[in-house]
Amino acid sequence: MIAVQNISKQFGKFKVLNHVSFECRRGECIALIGPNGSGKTTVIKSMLGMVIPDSGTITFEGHDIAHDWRYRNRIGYMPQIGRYPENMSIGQVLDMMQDIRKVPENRIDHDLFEAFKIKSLLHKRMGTLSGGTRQKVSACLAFMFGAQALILDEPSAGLDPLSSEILREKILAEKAKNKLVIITSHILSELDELVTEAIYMQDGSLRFHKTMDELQSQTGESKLARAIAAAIRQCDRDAAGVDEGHFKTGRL
Ligand SMILES: Nc1ncnc2c1ncn2[C@@H]1O[C@H](COP(=O)(O)OP(=O)(O)OP(=O)(O)O)[C@@H](O)[C@H]1O
Repeated sequence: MIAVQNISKQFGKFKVLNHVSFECRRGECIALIGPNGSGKTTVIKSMLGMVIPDSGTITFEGHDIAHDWRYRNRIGYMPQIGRYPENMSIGQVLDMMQDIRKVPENRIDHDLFEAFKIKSLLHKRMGTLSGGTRQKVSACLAFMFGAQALILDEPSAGLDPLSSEILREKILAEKAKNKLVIITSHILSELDELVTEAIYMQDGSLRFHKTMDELQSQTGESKLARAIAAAIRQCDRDAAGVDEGHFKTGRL
């Protein structure tokens, strides 16, 4: 559904993405993980056309996104920090987005709107909202228009435990409809039983892209956090082995 092919991005002298490639298919729930500053949000923003890579291509359903912005209507995006006109009320923001997306009322997904009890908050101005309530508005907007692909950047950050669970159940329900879900989170335990694949980034490069089955069988660990830690150690050992091999054969 989305293919990232060899993209690189530099901000000034700082190389943020270094020849990153991966593919995402329908029905998959992919965890995009890595340390702070490893380039996850930059990859996501590149997929959304909000950052333009210096080189490489990104395709959505086989079409280069550089030539046609309309694919964006088919992606629900929940940003790490939602930015909205501060003077508008929640109700006005939801109406405005519905006008822009031109999705008829009978096709609007109200699940999160109802589960988060947004109706009683519609009059509240965006500038006065708590971080968690702002996050709930972002979640409602990402899921509202029935998009076939969902990109969620730290979706549970700031949400209370009950709201996090509501969101998790919604993600599972959407995944069951054969949608693509890409999710970043630093709390790996909340991704257990949700994700089918994991992409691990470090210093702007993709270290590995593995299915959960591969991760679990290669590491013997069932929990994502432990499986990722074991896979990173394995990668480091492999890299050290290659370097040592090169050294011994005098190829460095
Ligand atoms: N517009 C920009 N201008 C300059 N540097 C930027 C810009 N956007 C991102 N960066 C830098 O690129 C690097 C990668 O940032 P990015 O937000 O993609 O990381 P991340 O993996 O999502 O981090 P986190 O886990 O903290 O959210 C960081 O060092 C960041 O400071």
